[in-house]
Amino acid sequence: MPSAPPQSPAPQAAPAAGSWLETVLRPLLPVTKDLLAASLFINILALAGPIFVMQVYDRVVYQAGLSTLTGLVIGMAVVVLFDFTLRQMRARVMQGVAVQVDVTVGRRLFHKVLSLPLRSLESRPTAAWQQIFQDIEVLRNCLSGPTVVLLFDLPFTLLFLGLIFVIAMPVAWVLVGALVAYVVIAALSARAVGSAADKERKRQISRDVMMAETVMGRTTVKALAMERGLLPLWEDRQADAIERSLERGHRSDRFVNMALAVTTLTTVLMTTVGALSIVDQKMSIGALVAANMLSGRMIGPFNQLVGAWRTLLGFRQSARRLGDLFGQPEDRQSSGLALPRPSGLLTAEAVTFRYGRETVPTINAVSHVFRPGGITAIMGRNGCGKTTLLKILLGLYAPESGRVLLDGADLSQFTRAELAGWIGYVPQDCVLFSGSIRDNLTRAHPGIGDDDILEASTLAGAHQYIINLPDGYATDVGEMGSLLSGGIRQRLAIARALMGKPSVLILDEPSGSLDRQAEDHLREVLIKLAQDRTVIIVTHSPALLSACRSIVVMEQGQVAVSGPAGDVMGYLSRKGTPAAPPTPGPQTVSPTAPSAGA
Ligand SMILES: Nc1ncnc2c1ncn2[C@@H]1O[C@H](COP(=O)(O)OP(=O)(O)OP(=O)(O)O)[C@@H](O)[C@H]1O
Repeated sequence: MPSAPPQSPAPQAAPAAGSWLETVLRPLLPVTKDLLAASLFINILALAGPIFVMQVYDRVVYQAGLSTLTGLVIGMAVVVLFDFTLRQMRARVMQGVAVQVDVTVGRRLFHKVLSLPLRSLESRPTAAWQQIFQDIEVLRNCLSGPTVVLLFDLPFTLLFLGLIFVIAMPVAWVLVGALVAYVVIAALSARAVGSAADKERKRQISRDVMMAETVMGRTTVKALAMERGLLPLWEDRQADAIERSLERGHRSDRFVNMALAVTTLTTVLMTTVGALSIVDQKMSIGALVAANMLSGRMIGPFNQLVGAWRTLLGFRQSARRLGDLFGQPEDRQSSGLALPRPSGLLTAEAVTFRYGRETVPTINAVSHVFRPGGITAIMGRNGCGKTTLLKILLGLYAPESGRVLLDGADLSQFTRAELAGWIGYVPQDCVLFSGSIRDNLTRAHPGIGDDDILEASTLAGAHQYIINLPDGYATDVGEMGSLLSGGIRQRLAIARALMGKPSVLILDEPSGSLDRQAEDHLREVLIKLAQDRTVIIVTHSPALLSACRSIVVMEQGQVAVSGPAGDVMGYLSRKGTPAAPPTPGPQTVSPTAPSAGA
């Protein structure tokens, strides 16, 4: 593999964030025309009711025109039928919009979440990630719900107002005043409720984080009877969330009730002004009744404006949150040139990494060459940075400075899919996913053949166990593999890592849950695998250490000692504890070259 020029290890910038909403809304444009047409006809048909009443009062009643009444009733029946059909059509179109938003935004969001660098995923609690998916619901409900219908209906209220001006001018001015009042209330409501909703959301996330942790740690919670400690904490957070919810509710109620008061006041004023106008013979009773009916069609939407404005504000907040997420840099998605499978020579060059703003980096200028053809063990005290170093070697974390090279090529130029194919990983916590054993083994390699599955699970010592199960490879592993024992989960995790025949195999405490027999088997397998690939393990197991060709001892994020396994072990036993070498700074135990695996 050719040596690549040094590249920025920073993840790739995402496509322009602002345009994401546009790409969601643009396909909905044709639908908009349909909705506009349906709303136009529905609102025109809405005029039929008041006209019918006005005609009945002013003509049929006074002139006993029964034939006119028959004609009017037939006409109204046709109108009702059309109105029903149009509303059905509109509802179906809205359902289509809901599905489209769900599918397009849902897929895009899930893909985005999967494309984010690990550090970005770790930056938010699980509950916050679940909440972000609720933002899709907000978008969907807004774009396919009553708010959009209302927005389409609002322009037609001017049509009704115009008509009222024609048939009952005095009451029309009352309505103009009412409309202004509704708009002001809606705007004030959105502002007041918006900030309260934001606070409520934060409190809910804090409560949900605790709920998620409690459920995930249920065994520990039960075993240690932690409910005495958890209950007050839960109640505090729940009370906090409820308090915020009540605050939002109070604010919201105030404005909803104000809008209702305006509605009642409008009816009183309209009737009063209308009655005085009739007395003054400026308009007929029929005109007042028709104006009343038309005003109902106007006031309804404006009354809803208070709720709709808030929905639109929620839409804006959700769209902004999603936009921020869509704008985040992603892991590299393409790597210019497909390179052949590497031989497995993995080199860390002065790699430095820190999680936050720690003064001392978690990984501090680590340099080491991991060569194929033998097992390298990484040892060191708890918290000295072993797992962090592994994640850097895997390309999961980008170093702050320095770089990691695979066959001389900087890891930062490769996609996650490429790296995952070349570097297999068995994490410390062997997480499985709901589904069958086979699903778990093949999820990263959907097209893989049965022979490869068999080979990997046999190597990992899992095959014999699996075929003894009644459902064999179809056995359901349960949520996060909870139906299997820790040791079997570990064997499956090893099989999963071997599935793509990686050139580098990285295992973090791979025998922590294995029995002695399984550990011996793993030892033999690793020796065999290491013949033509690079195998790196974090372990303190004497059985596995005895199979290692070389050992790297870490101390506070640095390589303290490295060299052939026998020499390092001898050196450490002479000097005391294996994880605490006496002299800080890298040392190489003879006969290894400085900082290079044997
Ligand atoms: N996601 C994280 N965010 C912030 N700090 C972290 C994170 N993961 C680990 N650390 C910190 O980095 C340091 C090194 O952790 P790491 O897990 O790499 O150590 P380790 O040597 O593998 O420990 P152990 O032997 O206990 O598994 C620790 O101080 C730990 O608290």
